[in-house]
Amino acid sequence: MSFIQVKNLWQEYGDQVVLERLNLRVEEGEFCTLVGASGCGKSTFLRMLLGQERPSRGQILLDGAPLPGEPDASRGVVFQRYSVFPHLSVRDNVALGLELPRSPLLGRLFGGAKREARERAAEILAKVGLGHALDKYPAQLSGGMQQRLAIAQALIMKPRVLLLDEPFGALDPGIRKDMHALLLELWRETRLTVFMVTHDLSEGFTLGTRLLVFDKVRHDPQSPNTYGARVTYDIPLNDDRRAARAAVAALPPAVTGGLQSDSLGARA
Ligand SMILES: Nc1ncnc2c1ncn2[C@@H]1O[C@H](COP(=O)(O)OP(=O)(O)OP(=O)(O)O)[C@@H](O)[C@H]1O
Repeated sequence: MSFIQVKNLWQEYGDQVVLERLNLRVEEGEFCTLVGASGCGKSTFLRMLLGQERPSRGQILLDGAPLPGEPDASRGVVFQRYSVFPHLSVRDNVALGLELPRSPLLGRLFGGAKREARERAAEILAKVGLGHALDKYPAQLSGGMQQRLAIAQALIMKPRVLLLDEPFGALDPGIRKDMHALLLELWRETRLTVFMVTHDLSEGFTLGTRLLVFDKVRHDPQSPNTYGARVTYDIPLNDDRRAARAAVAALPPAVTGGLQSDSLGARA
């Protein structure tokens, strides 16, 4: 039995079919990178994995059981930006994740429990390289530091699945490289199952163990919304890097046209 199983998944908004007949099996610890043309449903798929949205048809199983209908601690998420609370310090942004579920009314813990949450937050923040910025506020952080904070926020809940929606898309190339190294280090340490949407093909190739390409197999030029996308290429990246590089380089321009792909570099 696979860790995650996607069975005949559809998502429709009104008369627009966004995803159709999506089938996928993912094992625990895989790092899936998701690429595809703009608007083909990658973020929609992540929202369904998160439990933020229900599919129109089909289902997603986690460990053989239907995915909980709402986001919970089993899945963490990092968006491209704006996912931190501006009025809370760096440390409180992360500790809040532990405080809210245990004190849903006040959103605050006291005494020993609070100390423990703050200590745990400081540990995770040190791990993502923000140990020196515990008392700063998000507005005082650079873009890269804000994304480190967002990753720490997701990790403190010890999720089994980490969902990343273009997490480094707004960062400068140098900072992005540092973030790649950090993400790989965290992934290797935790053996999380990762789904990461990216517009950068070389990023997807470098980081992932598996590249999932989303595209439509059916088109009606008169009615472009009639058919949805699904996974059209599923390229293993770990087994044979040379074969993987060739497979990615051979992807049709219709798929890779809008994607950046400076070089299919070596793994960080
Ligand atoms: N809640 C919603 N209601 C109606 N339409 C929606 C909703 N969410 C997404 N869509 C539509 O679904 C399509 C797919 O959107 P989605 O954001 O999933 O694509 P994407 O592949 O992530 O795009 P991008 O690469 O540009 O981020 C778009 O046409 C979008 O307008």
